[in-house]
Amino acid sequence: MSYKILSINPGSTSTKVALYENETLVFSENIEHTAEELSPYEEVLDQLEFRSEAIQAILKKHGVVLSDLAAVVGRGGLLPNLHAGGYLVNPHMKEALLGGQASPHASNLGALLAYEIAEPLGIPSYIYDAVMADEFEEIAKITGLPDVQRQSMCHVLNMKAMSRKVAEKHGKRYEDMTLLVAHLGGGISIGIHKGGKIIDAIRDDAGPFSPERSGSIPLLYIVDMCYSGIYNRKEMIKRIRGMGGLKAHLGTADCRRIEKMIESGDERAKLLYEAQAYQVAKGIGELAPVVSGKVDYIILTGGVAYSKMMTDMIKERVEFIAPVEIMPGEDEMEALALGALRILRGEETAQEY
Ligand SMILES: Nc1ncnc2c1ncn2[C@@H]1O[C@H](COP(=O)(O)OP(=O)(O)O)[C@@H](O)[C@H]1O
Ligand SMILES: CCCC(=O)OP(=O)(O)O
Repeated sequence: MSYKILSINPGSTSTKVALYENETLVFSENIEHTAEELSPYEEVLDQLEFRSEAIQAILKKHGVVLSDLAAVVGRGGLLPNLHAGGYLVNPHMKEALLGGQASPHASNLGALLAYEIAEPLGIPSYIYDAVMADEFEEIAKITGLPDVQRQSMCHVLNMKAMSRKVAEKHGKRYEDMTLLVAHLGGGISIGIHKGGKIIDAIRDDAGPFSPERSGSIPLLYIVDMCYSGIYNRKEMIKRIRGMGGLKAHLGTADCRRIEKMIESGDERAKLLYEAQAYQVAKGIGELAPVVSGKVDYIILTGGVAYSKMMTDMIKERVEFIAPVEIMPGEDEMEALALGALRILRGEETAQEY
């Protein structure tokens, strides 16, 4: 039986679209959205029609016959109370997303874009390994404020996809390994995986700074900034996500450019780049005691893991914990398609929201 599956991955500045026939990639496109194109939209949800039209244009360009599709799968976003694995996008999930129950993030559009294509065709739409899929152990959820619980939020889809590849490389099952995975992209998150679950993680706003995010800042500094009268809520969030990190310091989030600056003798860029590696290493170190240091492999993945300069600096500080596997880039489109394929083949069951 052959299944054609459309994967959709909305990021903050791009929408990736890929078509798979079973495990085989038919085509993959990355639609880049400029800041100018996105500027008319106050909220990320307002971009739905704009992104949907961009996807339709790609489907037309590749001559995709919509009635041939078996399912559409989108990146899952920041809805509360999600588990890992696949979910059927149903009207309840759609309403929750449109009703603002999810914290703002481009990934929330994944379910909506998938549903919009699939529903008129009478085929299922899914999300898979959503950003907020929560597998934390009870102890990891506790904070020092009784009314505040830590909730998992990390690059679940790519972390799990890369973990499965590392497990396969070593002839093991992901579920039988303990892996400490750092996703080094425009945002950075780190997760400790045990028994096939992310049992604790450091979010992009709670650990190392990254190419475009502030990472963790002492809480009282943030309280002061919020009440300074200088920034409104949206501006504060922009400082944390989008305009923080290396971009705030150096005017660019492009690590390839930053490495050129370093190579041409820019000492400030060198210190900042080293500080990013130092903070990633500290984040990895923070999670190792969760499993009493018994980690099989540390995995460095995401776009920045293409950089030998960066991965060498991190490796030097964390190799005492476990051997380091470098898995550069991301495999999110394939991970989405393979998740949907397992559901279509009856190897996994889609959950209902
Ligand atoms: N060869 C490379 N060397 C260093 N950094 C890279 C390289 N390729 C991509 N990057 C960096 O990876 C980051 C984007 O990571 P990626 O995982 O692709 O994106 P996102 O987090 O936006 O999905 C950017 O900071 C980019 O500069
Ligand atoms: C840590 C949450 C997931 C996330 O930030 O995704 P992007 O880096 O793709 O924005």
